[in-house]
Amino acid sequence: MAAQVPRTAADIQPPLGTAPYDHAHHVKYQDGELVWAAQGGDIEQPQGRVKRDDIVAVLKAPEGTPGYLVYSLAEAPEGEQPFKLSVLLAPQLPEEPLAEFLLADMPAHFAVQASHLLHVIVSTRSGTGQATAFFDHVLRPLLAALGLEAHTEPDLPAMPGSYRVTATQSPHTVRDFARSLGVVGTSGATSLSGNGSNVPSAPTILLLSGDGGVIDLLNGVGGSSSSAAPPTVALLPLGTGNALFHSLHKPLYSAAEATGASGQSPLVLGLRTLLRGASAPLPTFRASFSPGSRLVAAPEGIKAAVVAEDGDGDAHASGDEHDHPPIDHLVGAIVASYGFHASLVWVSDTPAYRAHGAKRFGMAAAELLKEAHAYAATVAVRRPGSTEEELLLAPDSPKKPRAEFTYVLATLVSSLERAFTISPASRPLDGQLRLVHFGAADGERTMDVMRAAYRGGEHVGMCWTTQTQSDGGKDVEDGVGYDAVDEVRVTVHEPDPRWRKVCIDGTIVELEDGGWMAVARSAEQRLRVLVDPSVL
Ligand SMILES: Nc1ncnc2c1ncn2[C@@H]1O[C@H](COP(=O)(O)OP(=O)(O)OP(=O)(O)O)[C@@H](O)[C@H]1O
Repeated sequence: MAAQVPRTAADIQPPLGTAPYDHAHHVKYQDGELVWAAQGGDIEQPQGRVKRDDIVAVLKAPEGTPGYLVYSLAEAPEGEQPFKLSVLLAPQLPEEPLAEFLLADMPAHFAVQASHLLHVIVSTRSGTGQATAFFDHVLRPLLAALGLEAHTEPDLPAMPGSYRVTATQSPHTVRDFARSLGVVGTSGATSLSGNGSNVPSAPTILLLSGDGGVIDLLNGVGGSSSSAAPPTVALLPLGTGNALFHSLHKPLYSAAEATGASGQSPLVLGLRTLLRGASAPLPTFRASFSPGSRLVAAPEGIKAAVVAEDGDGDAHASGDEHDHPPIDHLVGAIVASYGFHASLVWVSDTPAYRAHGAKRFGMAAAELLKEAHAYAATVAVRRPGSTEEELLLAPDSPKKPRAEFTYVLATLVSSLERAFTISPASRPLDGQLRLVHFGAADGERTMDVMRAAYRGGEHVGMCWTTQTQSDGGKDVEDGVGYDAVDEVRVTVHEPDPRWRKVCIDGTIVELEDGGWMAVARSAEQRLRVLVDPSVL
Protein backbone atom coordinates (compact mmCIF):
# COMPACT_ATOMS: atom_id res chain seq x y z
CA MET A 1 0.00 0.00 0.00
CA ALA A 2 1.33 3.46 -0.83
CA ALA A 3 2.39 5.61 2.09
CA GLN A 4 0.15 8.53 3.01
CA VAL A 5 1.22 12.13 2.59
CA PRO A 6 2.06 13.76 5.94
CA ARG A 7 -0.93 14.46 8.13
CA THR A 8 0.52 16.28 11.12
CA ALA A 9 0.66 20.05 11.54
CA ALA A 10 4.47 19.92 11.90
CA ASP A 11 4.75 18.45 8.44
CA ILE A 12 3.30 21.50 6.83
CA GLN A 13 5.36 24.18 8.43
CA PRO A 14 6.70 26.35 5.60
CA PRO A 15 9.63 24.26 4.42
CA LEU A 16 13.12 25.68 4.49
CA GLY A 17 13.73 28.02 1.59
CA THR A 18 10.10 28.91 0.89
CA ALA A 19 8.29 32.10 1.80
CA PRO A 20 5.61 31.81 4.51
CA TYR A 21 2.37 30.45 3.19
CA ASP A 22 -0.15 32.77 1.69
CA HIS A 23 -3.49 32.21 3.40
CA ALA A 24 -6.47 32.49 1.10
CA HIS A 25 -9.98 32.87 2.35
CA HIS A 26 -11.84 33.12 -0.95
CA VAL A 27 -10.64 31.31 -4.04
CA LYS A 28 -11.96 31.02 -7.57
CA TYR A 29 -10.68 29.65 -10.85
CA GLN A 30 -10.95 31.79 -13.94
CA ASP A 31 -9.10 32.08 -17.25
CA GLY A 32 -6.52 29.45 -16.34
CA GLU A 33 -5.72 30.98 -12.94
CA LEU A 34 -6.60 30.49 -9.31
CA VAL A 35 -7.34 33.93 -7.93
CA TRP A 36 -7.58 34.48 -4.21
CA ALA A 37 -8.31 37.00 -1.50
CA ALA A 38 -7.41 36.86 2.20
CA GLN A 39 -9.89 37.10 5.07
CA GLY A 40 -11.87 40.29 4.75
CA GLY A 41 -10.69 40.77 1.16
CA ASP A 42 -12.84 40.97 -1.95
CA ILE A 43 -12.44 38.12 -4.42
CA GLU A 44 -13.43 40.51 -7.20
CA GLN A 45 -10.23 42.40 -6.36
CA PRO A 46 -7.94 39.44 -5.80
CA GLN A 47 -4.80 39.71 -3.72
CA GLY A 48 -3.00 37.00 -5.59
CA ARG A 49 -3.09 34.64 -8.55
CA VAL A 50 -1.63 31.22 -9.26
CA LYS A 51 -1.46 30.26 -12.91
CA ARG A 52 -2.63 26.72 -13.63
CA ASP A 53 0.53 26.23 -15.69
CA ASP A 54 2.67 26.93 -12.61
CA ILE A 55 0.90 24.50 -10.28
CA VAL A 56 3.09 21.59 -9.29
CA ALA A 57 0.79 19.80 -6.84
CA VAL A 58 -2.02 20.20 -4.35
CA LEU A 59 -1.70 18.50 -0.96
CA LYS A 60 -4.39 18.14 1.66
CA ALA A 61 -3.76 20.37 4.66
CA PRO A 62 -2.98 18.43 7.84
CA GLU A 63 -5.66 17.26 10.20
CA GLY A 64 -7.10 20.12 12.15
CA THR A 65 -6.50 22.54 9.26
CA PRO A 66 -9.27 22.38 6.71
CA GLY A 67 -8.37 22.88 3.09
CA TYR A 68 -5.49 22.40 0.74
CA LEU A 69 -1.93 23.51 0.06
CA VAL A 70 -1.26 24.60 -3.52
CA TYR A 71 2.42 24.35 -4.52
CA SER A 72 3.50 26.41 -7.53
CA LEU A 73 6.79 27.26 -9.18
CA ALA A 74 7.83 30.68 -10.47
CA GLU A 75 10.98 31.02 -12.55
CA ALA A 76 13.18 34.02 -13.27
CA PRO A 77 16.18 32.47 -15.06
CA GLU A 78 18.14 35.71 -15.29
CA GLY A 79 17.25 36.86 -11.76
CA GLU A 80 19.19 36.59 -8.55
CA GLN A 81 16.83 33.90 -7.27
CA PRO A 82 15.98 31.90 -10.40
CA PHE A 83 13.33 29.69 -8.75
CA LYS A 84 10.63 30.30 -6.18
CA LEU A 85 8.35 27.62 -4.79
CA SER A 86 5.21 29.25 -3.41
CA VAL A 87 2.55 27.70 -1.21
CA LEU A 88 -1.04 28.86 -0.92
CA LEU A 89 -3.21 27.52 1.92
CA ALA A 90 -6.81 27.60 0.75
CA PRO A 91 -9.88 26.45 2.74
CA GLN A 92 -11.42 24.93 -0.37
CA LEU A 93 -10.58 24.66 -4.05
CA PRO A 94 -12.70 24.54 -7.18
CA GLU A 95 -12.93 21.16 -8.92
CA GLU A 96 -10.53 22.57 -11.47
CA PRO A 97 -7.62 22.47 -10.63
CA LEU A 98 -8.22 20.27 -7.57
CA ALA A 99 -9.08 17.07 -9.40
CA GLU A 100 -6.04 17.32 -11.65
CA PHE A 101 -3.37 18.21 -9.13
CA LEU A 102 -4.41 16.69 -5.79
CA LEU A 103 -1.77 14.27 -4.59
CA ALA A 104 -3.77 11.92 -2.41
CA ASP A 105 -1.04 9.37 -1.71
CA MET A 106 2.71 9.45 -1.50
CA PRO A 107 4.08 8.15 -4.83
CA ALA A 108 5.27 4.56 -4.46
CA HIS A 109 8.65 5.52 -5.87
CA PHE A 110 9.23 7.82 -2.86
CA ALA A 111 8.74 5.08 -0.30
CA VAL A 112 12.10 4.40 1.31
CA GLN A 113 12.79 1.04 2.86
CA ALA A 114 15.53 -1.55 2.91
CA SER A 115 14.65 -2.71 -0.59
CA HIS A 116 14.38 0.74 -2.10
CA LEU A 117 16.50 3.85 -1.72
CA LEU A 118 15.79 7.31 -2.99
CA HIS A 119 18.66 9.34 -4.47
CA VAL A 120 18.97 12.89 -5.73
CA ILE A 121 21.82 13.79 -8.09
CA VAL A 122 22.60 17.48 -8.47
CA SER A 123 24.78 17.98 -11.55
CA THR A 124 26.37 21.27 -10.65
CA ARG A 125 27.83 22.11 -14.09
CA SER A 126 24.88 21.10 -16.25
CA GLY A 127 23.30 23.79 -18.41
CA THR A 128 24.05 27.21 -16.99
CA GLY A 129 24.72 25.79 -13.52
CA GLN A 130 21.26 26.15 -11.93
CA ALA A 131 20.76 22.63 -10.59
CA THR A 132 21.98 23.56 -7.10
CA ALA A 133 19.60 26.53 -6.86
CA PHE A 134 16.75 24.33 -8.07
CA PHE A 135 17.51 21.71 -5.46
CA ASP A 136 17.84 24.25 -2.62
CA HIS A 137 14.82 26.39 -3.43
CA VAL A 138 12.41 23.94 -5.03
CA LEU A 139 13.06 20.23 -4.77
CA ARG A 140 14.30 20.09 -1.21
CA PRO A 141 11.36 22.09 0.21
CA LEU A 142 8.90 20.11 -1.90
CA LEU A 143 10.28 16.79 -0.70
CA ALA A 144 10.26 18.16 2.86
CA ALA A 145 6.56 18.87 2.45
CA LEU A 146 6.17 15.17 1.65
CA GLY A 147 8.06 14.25 4.80
CA LEU A 148 11.37 13.45 3.09
CA GLU A 149 14.65 14.83 4.39
CA ALA A 150 18.05 14.96 2.70
CA HIS A 151 21.25 13.38 3.89
CA THR A 152 24.64 13.21 2.20
CA GLU A 153 26.13 10.20 3.99
CA PRO A 154 26.95 7.55 1.39
CA ASP A 155 27.07 4.73 3.95
CA LEU A 156 23.91 5.32 5.93
CA PRO A 157 21.44 2.46 5.69
CA ALA A 158 18.02 3.13 4.19
CA MET A 159 16.00 5.26 6.57
CA PRO A 160 12.31 5.78 5.97
CA GLY A 161 11.69 9.42 5.20
CA SER A 162 15.20 10.14 3.95
CA TYR A 163 16.96 10.44 0.64
CA ARG A 164 20.62 10.69 -0.26
CA VAL A 165 21.97 13.69 -2.15
CA THR A 166 25.00 13.48 -4.42
CA ALA A 167 26.28 16.76 -5.85
CA THR A 168 28.72 16.34 -8.74
CA GLN A 169 32.32 17.25 -8.00
CA SER A 170 33.85 16.22 -11.30
CA PRO A 171 32.89 14.79 -14.69
CA HIS A 172 33.12 11.33 -13.11
CA THR A 173 30.68 11.70 -10.21
CA VAL A 174 27.53 10.41 -11.92
CA ARG A 175 29.22 7.43 -13.51
CA ASP A 176 30.92 6.53 -10.21
CA PHE A 177 27.59 6.84 -8.45
CA ALA A 178 25.97 4.56 -11.02
CA ARG A 179 28.69 1.96 -10.64
CA SER A 180 28.18 1.95 -6.87
CA LEU A 181 24.53 0.99 -7.40
CA GLY A 182 25.57 -2.49 -8.44
CA VAL A 183 27.34 -3.04 -5.13
CA VAL A 184 25.20 -4.99 -2.69
CA GLY A 185 24.48 -2.93 0.40
CA THR A 186 24.96 0.41 -1.35
CA SER A 187 22.03 0.50 -3.68
CA GLY A 188 19.66 -1.66 -1.72
CA ALA A 189 18.63 -3.03 -5.11
CA THR A 190 17.14 -6.48 -4.85
CA SER A 191 15.39 -8.46 -7.50
CA LEU A 192 12.01 -8.18 -5.80
CA SER A 193 10.84 -6.18 -2.83
CA GLY A 194 9.25 -9.38 -1.58
CA ASN A 195 6.86 -7.60 0.74
CA GLY A 196 3.82 -7.66 -1.47
CA SER A 197 3.82 -3.88 -1.83
CA ASN A 198 4.16 -1.83 -4.99
CA VAL A 199 7.37 -0.25 -3.72
CA PRO A 200 9.95 -0.57 -6.52
CA SER A 201 12.71 -3.09 -5.92
CA ALA A 202 15.50 -0.90 -7.32
CA PRO A 203 16.46 2.64 -6.39
CA THR A 204 14.76 5.76 -7.68
CA ILE A 205 17.14 8.50 -8.84
CA LEU A 206 16.01 12.10 -9.15
CA LEU A 207 18.43 13.46 -11.75
CA LEU A 208 18.95 17.22 -11.88
CA SER A 209 21.00 17.46 -15.08
CA GLY A 210 20.85 17.41 -18.86
CA ASP A 211 21.28 14.46 -21.18
CA GLY A 212 24.88 13.92 -20.06
CA GLY A 213 23.68 12.68 -16.68
CA VAL A 214 21.54 10.04 -18.40
CA ILE A 215 24.36 8.64 -20.53
CA ASP A 216 26.66 8.58 -17.49
CA LEU A 217 24.05 6.59 -15.56
CA LEU A 218 23.36 4.28 -18.50
CA ASN A 219 27.01 3.44 -18.98
CA GLY A 220 27.76 3.27 -15.29
CA VAL A 221 24.99 0.92 -14.14
CA GLY A 222 26.30 -1.89 -16.30
CA GLY A 223 24.54 -4.25 -18.61
CA SER A 224 23.49 -7.86 -18.50
CA SER A 225 26.47 -8.70 -16.26
CA SER A 226 24.86 -6.64 -13.50
CA SER A 227 22.47 -8.54 -11.25
CA ALA A 228 20.74 -5.41 -9.98
CA ALA A 229 17.23 -4.53 -11.10
CA PRO A 230 17.19 -1.38 -13.28
CA PRO A 231 16.89 1.85 -11.30
CA THR A 232 14.13 4.30 -12.15
CA VAL A 233 15.21 7.80 -13.13
CA ALA A 234 13.11 10.93 -12.72
CA LEU A 235 14.42 13.66 -15.02
CA LEU A 236 14.48 17.29 -13.94
CA PRO A 237 15.69 19.17 -17.02
CA LEU A 238 18.56 21.36 -15.89
CA GLY A 239 20.88 20.84 -18.86
CA THR A 240 21.09 22.68 -22.16
CA GLY A 241 19.33 20.50 -24.73
CA ASN A 242 17.48 18.12 -22.36
CA ALA A 243 16.55 16.08 -25.43
CA LEU A 244 15.28 13.02 -23.57
CA PHE A 245 13.12 15.04 -21.21
CA HIS A 246 11.60 17.20 -23.96
CA SER A 247 10.93 14.18 -26.16
CA LEU A 248 9.21 12.26 -23.35
CA HIS A 249 7.07 15.32 -22.60
CA LYS A 250 6.38 16.41 -26.19
CA PRO A 251 2.73 15.27 -26.17
CA LEU A 252 2.18 17.33 -23.01
CA TYR A 253 3.67 20.46 -24.60
CA SER A 254 1.45 19.87 -27.63
CA ALA A 255 -1.64 19.51 -25.42
CA ALA A 256 -0.73 22.71 -23.54
CA GLU A 257 -0.09 24.57 -26.80
CA ALA A 258 -3.52 23.50 -28.06
CA THR A 259 -5.03 25.43 -25.15
CA GLY A 260 -2.82 28.44 -25.86
CA ALA A 261 -0.31 27.78 -23.03
CA SER A 262 2.81 27.83 -25.19
CA GLY A 263 5.03 28.79 -22.25
CA GLN A 264 4.49 25.62 -20.22
CA SER A 265 7.57 25.31 -18.04
CA PRO A 266 9.60 22.11 -18.46
CA LEU A 267 10.56 22.20 -14.79
CA VAL A 268 6.92 22.35 -13.70
CA LEU A 269 6.18 19.40 -16.00
CA GLY A 270 9.21 17.59 -14.59
CA LEU A 271 7.96 18.04 -11.03
CA ARG A 272 4.46 16.90 -11.96
CA THR A 273 5.93 13.78 -13.57
CA LEU A 274 8.06 13.24 -10.50
CA LEU A 275 4.99 13.28 -8.26
CA ARG A 276 2.48 11.50 -10.46
CA GLY A 277 4.54 9.68 -13.08
CA ALA A 278 4.72 5.99 -13.88
CA SER A 279 7.93 4.04 -14.41
CA ALA A 280 8.62 2.55 -17.86
CA PRO A 281 11.63 0.82 -19.44
CA LEU A 282 13.91 3.34 -21.18
CA PRO A 283 14.64 2.20 -24.76
CA THR A 284 18.35 2.27 -25.53
CA PHE A 285 20.74 1.60 -28.37
CA ARG A 286 24.24 0.27 -28.44
CA ALA A 287 26.82 2.13 -30.51
CA SER A 288 29.84 -0.05 -31.30
CA PHE A 289 33.09 1.42 -32.63
CA SER A 290 35.87 -0.04 -34.74
CA PRO A 291 39.22 -0.83 -33.05
CA GLY A 292 41.31 2.30 -32.46
CA SER A 293 38.34 4.52 -31.57
CA ARG A 294 38.88 6.92 -28.69
CA LEU A 295 36.89 9.14 -26.38
CA VAL A 296 37.84 12.74 -26.90
CA ALA A 297 37.51 15.92 -24.90
CA ALA A 298 36.00 19.15 -26.14
CA PRO A 299 38.38 21.32 -28.17
CA GLU A 300 39.52 23.26 -25.10
CA GLY A 301 40.02 20.16 -23.03
CA ILE A 302 36.86 20.04 -20.89
CA LYS A 303 34.50 17.18 -21.40
CA ALA A 304 32.33 14.97 -19.40
CA ALA A 305 32.85 11.45 -18.31
CA VAL A 306 35.79 9.55 -19.59
CA VAL A 307 34.56 6.05 -20.09
CA ALA A 308 36.49 3.01 -21.12
CA GLU A 309 35.99 -0.70 -21.43
CA ASP A 310 36.55 -3.17 -18.67
CA GLY A 311 36.89 -6.89 -19.06
CA ASP A 312 33.19 -7.51 -18.33
CA GLY A 313 32.01 -5.54 -21.29
CA ASP A 314 30.62 -2.73 -19.15
CA ALA A 315 31.66 0.83 -19.74
CA HIS A 316 33.59 2.49 -16.92
CA ALA A 317 35.95 5.34 -16.21
CA SER A 318 39.66 5.58 -16.57
CA GLY A 319 42.11 8.40 -16.86
CA ASP A 320 41.48 12.13 -16.60
CA GLU A 321 39.87 14.51 -19.06
CA HIS A 322 43.10 14.94 -21.01
CA ASP A 323 43.28 11.25 -21.82
CA HIS A 324 41.82 9.81 -24.99
CA PRO A 325 41.02 6.34 -23.73
CA PRO A 326 40.10 3.64 -26.20
CA ILE A 327 36.43 2.76 -26.38
CA ASP A 328 34.58 -0.01 -28.16
CA HIS A 329 30.96 0.76 -27.33
CA LEU A 330 28.63 3.15 -25.56
CA VAL A 331 24.99 2.73 -24.64
CA GLY A 332 22.74 5.67 -25.48
CA ALA A 333 19.08 6.63 -25.30
CA ILE A 334 18.97 9.68 -27.54
CA VAL A 335 21.18 10.12 -30.56
CA ALA A 336 24.17 8.70 -32.44
CA SER A 337 25.43 11.04 -35.14
CA TYR A 338 28.17 11.76 -37.63
CA GLY A 339 28.79 14.95 -39.60
CA PHE A 340 27.47 18.39 -38.80
CA HIS A 341 25.61 17.41 -35.61
CA ALA A 342 28.55 15.59 -34.03
CA SER A 343 30.96 18.39 -34.96
CA LEU A 344 28.58 20.96 -33.51
CA VAL A 345 28.25 19.16 -30.18
CA TRP A 346 32.01 18.76 -30.07
CA VAL A 347 32.97 22.36 -30.81
CA SER A 348 30.22 23.94 -28.69
CA ASP A 349 31.18 22.12 -25.48
CA THR A 350 33.68 24.69 -24.21
CA PRO A 351 33.35 26.90 -21.12
CA ALA A 352 33.14 29.96 -23.37
CA TYR A 353 30.23 28.58 -25.40
CA ARG A 354 28.55 26.93 -22.36
CA ALA A 355 28.10 30.33 -20.74
CA HIS A 356 25.50 31.08 -23.45
CA GLY A 357 23.11 28.23 -22.52
CA ALA A 358 21.10 26.81 -25.42
CA LYS A 359 22.29 29.67 -27.65
CA ARG A 360 25.71 28.01 -27.76
CA PHE A 361 24.50 25.59 -30.45
CA GLY A 362 23.41 28.41 -32.78
CA MET A 363 26.63 30.33 -32.22
CA ALA A 364 28.86 27.32 -32.85
CA ALA A 365 26.73 26.30 -35.85
CA ALA A 366 27.30 29.65 -37.53
CA GLU A 367 31.07 29.15 -37.27
CA LEU A 368 30.95 25.56 -38.48
CA LEU A 369 28.70 26.33 -41.43
CA LYS A 370 31.18 28.84 -42.79
CA GLU A 371 33.32 25.81 -43.63
CA ALA A 372 30.40 23.64 -44.84
CA HIS A 373 32.58 20.55 -44.77
CA ALA A 374 31.42 17.59 -46.87
CA TYR A 375 31.99 14.54 -44.64
CA ALA A 376 33.43 11.62 -46.61
CA ALA A 377 31.67 8.46 -45.47
CA THR A 378 29.54 5.55 -46.54
CA VAL A 379 26.37 4.74 -44.62
CA ALA A 380 24.67 1.35 -44.57
CA VAL A 381 21.28 0.67 -42.98
CA ARG A 382 19.28 -2.40 -42.06
CA ARG A 383 15.59 -1.66 -42.39
CA PRO A 384 13.03 -2.99 -39.87
CA GLY A 385 12.53 -6.71 -40.23
CA SER A 386 15.32 -7.10 -42.78
CA THR A 387 18.56 -9.02 -42.28
CA GLU A 388 20.30 -7.30 -45.21
CA GLU A 389 22.44 -4.18 -44.98
CA GLU A 390 21.92 -1.68 -47.80
CA LEU A 391 24.07 1.33 -48.64
CA LEU A 392 22.56 4.80 -48.89
CA LEU A 393 22.88 5.78 -52.53
CA ALA A 394 24.06 8.82 -54.45
CA PRO A 395 21.16 10.90 -55.83
CA ASP A 396 22.19 10.33 -59.46
CA SER A 397 22.54 6.57 -59.41
CA PRO A 398 20.55 3.55 -58.25
CA LYS A 399 23.85 1.67 -57.70
CA LYS A 400 26.55 4.10 -56.54
CA PRO A 401 26.86 4.63 -52.76
CA ARG A 402 26.66 8.22 -51.60
CA ALA A 403 30.23 9.26 -50.75
CA GLU A 404 29.71 12.58 -48.95
CA PHE A 405 27.28 13.61 -46.23
CA THR A 406 26.49 16.70 -44.21
CA TYR A 407 24.16 14.98 -41.79
CA VAL A 408 23.81 11.43 -40.51
CA LEU A 409 21.84 11.13 -37.30
CA ALA A 410 20.17 8.07 -35.77
CA THR A 411 17.79 8.77 -32.92
CA LEU A 412 15.35 7.16 -30.52
CA VAL A 413 13.68 10.47 -29.65
CA SER A 414 11.73 13.21 -31.40
CA SER A 415 13.48 16.35 -30.16
CA LEU A 416 17.07 17.38 -29.50
CA GLU A 417 15.94 20.60 -27.84
CA ARG A 418 12.42 21.55 -26.84
CA ALA A 419 11.70 23.19 -30.21
CA PHE A 420 14.07 21.20 -32.41
CA THR A 421 12.03 18.29 -33.76
CA ILE A 422 14.58 16.21 -35.59
CA SER A 423 12.37 13.09 -35.79
CA PRO A 424 8.70 14.06 -35.92
CA ALA A 425 7.48 10.46 -36.23
CA SER A 426 9.13 9.40 -32.96
CA ARG A 427 6.81 8.93 -30.00
CA PRO A 428 7.86 8.69 -26.35
CA LEU A 429 9.25 5.24 -25.54
CA ASP A 430 8.44 3.81 -29.02
CA GLY A 431 11.92 2.30 -29.18
CA GLN A 432 12.25 2.75 -32.96
CA LEU A 433 15.56 4.02 -34.31
CA ARG A 434 15.10 6.60 -37.05
CA LEU A 435 17.76 7.97 -39.34
CA VAL A 436 17.85 11.55 -40.65
CA HIS A 437 20.42 12.13 -43.39
CA PHE A 438 21.39 14.33 -46.29
CA GLY A 439 24.34 14.63 -48.63
CA ALA A 440 26.95 17.37 -48.95
CA ALA A 441 25.21 20.73 -48.70
CA ASP A 442 26.44 24.31 -48.42
CA GLY A 443 26.01 26.30 -45.22
CA GLU A 444 22.87 28.05 -46.36
CA ARG A 445 21.11 24.81 -47.31
CA THR A 446 22.10 23.20 -44.01
CA MET A 447 20.73 26.21 -42.10
CA ASP A 448 17.48 25.95 -44.06
CA VAL A 449 17.13 22.31 -43.02
CA MET A 450 17.89 23.14 -39.38
CA ARG A 451 15.38 26.02 -39.38
CA ALA A 452 12.73 23.69 -40.79
CA ALA A 453 13.43 21.23 -37.95
CA TYR A 454 12.72 24.11 -35.54
CA ARG A 455 9.33 24.49 -37.25
CA GLY A 456 8.03 21.21 -35.85
CA GLY A 457 10.04 18.87 -38.09
CA GLU A 458 9.29 20.43 -41.49
CA HIS A 459 12.72 19.36 -42.76
CA VAL A 460 11.35 15.88 -43.42
CA GLY A 461 10.62 15.65 -47.12
CA MET A 462 12.61 18.78 -48.05
CA CYS A 463 13.99 18.48 -51.61
CA TRP A 464 16.37 20.49 -53.71
CA THR A 465 18.36 20.30 -56.90
CA THR A 466 22.03 19.49 -56.64
CA GLN A 467 24.83 19.07 -59.17
CA THR A 468 26.61 15.76 -59.59
CA GLN A 469 30.41 15.69 -59.22
CA SER A 470 30.74 13.49 -62.34
CA ASP A 471 28.90 13.58 -65.69
CA GLY A 472 29.82 17.22 -66.18
CA GLY A 473 27.78 18.46 -63.24
CA LYS A 474 24.27 17.28 -64.08
CA ASP A 475 21.30 18.65 -62.08
CA VAL A 476 19.67 15.92 -59.94
CA GLU A 477 16.98 15.84 -57.27
CA ASP A 478 18.23 15.45 -53.71
CA GLY A 479 16.89 16.08 -50.24
CA VAL A 480 16.51 15.03 -46.62
CA GLY A 481 16.19 11.28 -46.08
CA TYR A 482 14.21 9.99 -43.10
CA ASP A 483 13.93 6.26 -42.46
CA ALA A 484 12.98 3.86 -39.69
CA VAL A 485 15.96 1.54 -39.28
CA ASP A 486 17.03 -1.35 -37.07
CA GLU A 487 20.73 -0.70 -37.56
CA VAL A 488 23.04 1.95 -39.06
CA ARG A 489 26.71 1.62 -39.88
CA VAL A 490 28.77 4.71 -40.72
CA THR A 491 32.27 4.18 -42.15
CA VAL A 492 34.40 7.32 -42.30
CA HIS A 493 36.97 8.12 -44.95
CA GLU A 494 38.58 11.30 -43.60
CA PRO A 495 42.33 11.84 -43.23
CA ASP A 496 41.82 14.80 -40.85
CA PRO A 497 40.71 13.66 -37.33
CA ARG A 498 38.68 16.84 -36.99
CA TRP A 499 36.04 15.33 -39.29
CA ARG A 500 36.03 11.86 -37.74
CA LYS A 501 34.03 12.65 -34.61
CA VAL A 502 30.81 10.84 -33.78
CA CYS A 503 28.42 11.89 -31.03
CA ILE A 504 26.58 9.54 -28.67
CA ASP A 505 24.12 11.46 -26.50
CA GLY A 506 26.62 14.32 -26.24
CA THR A 507 29.74 12.21 -25.69
CA ILE A 508 32.28 12.48 -28.51
CA VAL A 509 34.22 9.54 -29.93
CA GLU A 510 36.90 9.85 -32.60
CA LEU A 511 37.07 7.05 -35.17
CA GLU A 512 40.15 6.12 -37.17
CA ASP A 513 40.35 6.85 -40.89
CA GLY A 514 38.43 3.91 -42.39
CA GLY A 515 36.87 3.20 -38.98
CA TRP A 516 33.17 2.72 -38.32
CA MET A 517 30.34 3.18 -35.86
CA ALA A 518 27.46 0.67 -35.83
CA VAL A 519 24.26 1.61 -33.99
CA ALA A 520 21.48 -0.85 -33.14
CA ARG A 521 18.59 -0.97 -30.71
CA SER A 522 19.57 -2.79 -27.54
CA ALA A 523 17.32 -5.30 -25.81
CA GLU A 524 19.06 -4.73 -22.48
CA GLN A 525 17.13 -2.90 -19.78
CA ARG A 526 19.55 -0.66 -17.94
CA LEU A 527 17.25 2.07 -16.67
CA ARG A 528 13.60 2.81 -16.23
CA VAL A 529 12.29 6.35 -16.49
CA LEU A 530 9.35 8.15 -14.91
CA VAL A 531 6.91 9.45 -17.52
CA ASP A 532 3.55 11.12 -17.43
CA PRO A 533 0.95 8.31 -17.45
CA SER A 534 -0.63 9.80 -20.58
CA VAL A 535 2.35 8.79 -22.74
CA LEU A 536 2.18 5.12 -21.79
N1 LIG B 1 31.29 19.60 -10.76
C1 LIG B 1 31.58 19.23 -12.03
N2 LIG B 1 32.85 19.34 -12.49
C2 LIG B 1 33.15 19.00 -13.76
N3 LIG B 1 32.25 18.52 -14.65
C3 LIG B 1 30.98 18.41 -14.24
C4 LIG B 1 30.59 18.75 -12.91
N4 LIG B 1 29.26 18.53 -12.80
C5 LIG B 1 28.84 18.07 -14.00
N5 LIG B 1 29.87 17.99 -14.85
C6 LIG B 1 29.83 17.54 -16.25
O1 LIG B 1 29.13 18.52 -16.98
C7 LIG B 1 28.39 17.87 -18.02
C8 LIG B 1 26.99 18.35 -17.96
O2 LIG B 1 26.30 17.67 -18.95
P1 LIG B 1 24.75 17.68 -19.04
O3 LIG B 1 24.39 16.91 -20.23
O4 LIG B 1 24.12 17.31 -17.74
O5 LIG B 1 24.43 19.21 -19.28
P2 LIG B 1 24.39 19.94 -20.67
O6 LIG B 1 25.47 19.45 -21.56
O7 LIG B 1 24.31 21.39 -20.34
O8 LIG B 1 22.95 19.52 -21.21
P3 LIG B 1 22.47 18.65 -22.49
O9 LIG B 1 23.38 17.47 -22.62
O10 LIG B 1 21.08 18.27 -22.12
O11 LIG B 1 22.56 19.59 -23.65
C9 LIG B 1 28.47 16.39 -17.77
O12 LIG B 1 29.33 15.85 -18.72
C10 LIG B 1 29.04 16.27 -16.37
O13 LIG B 1 29.88 15.14 -16.24
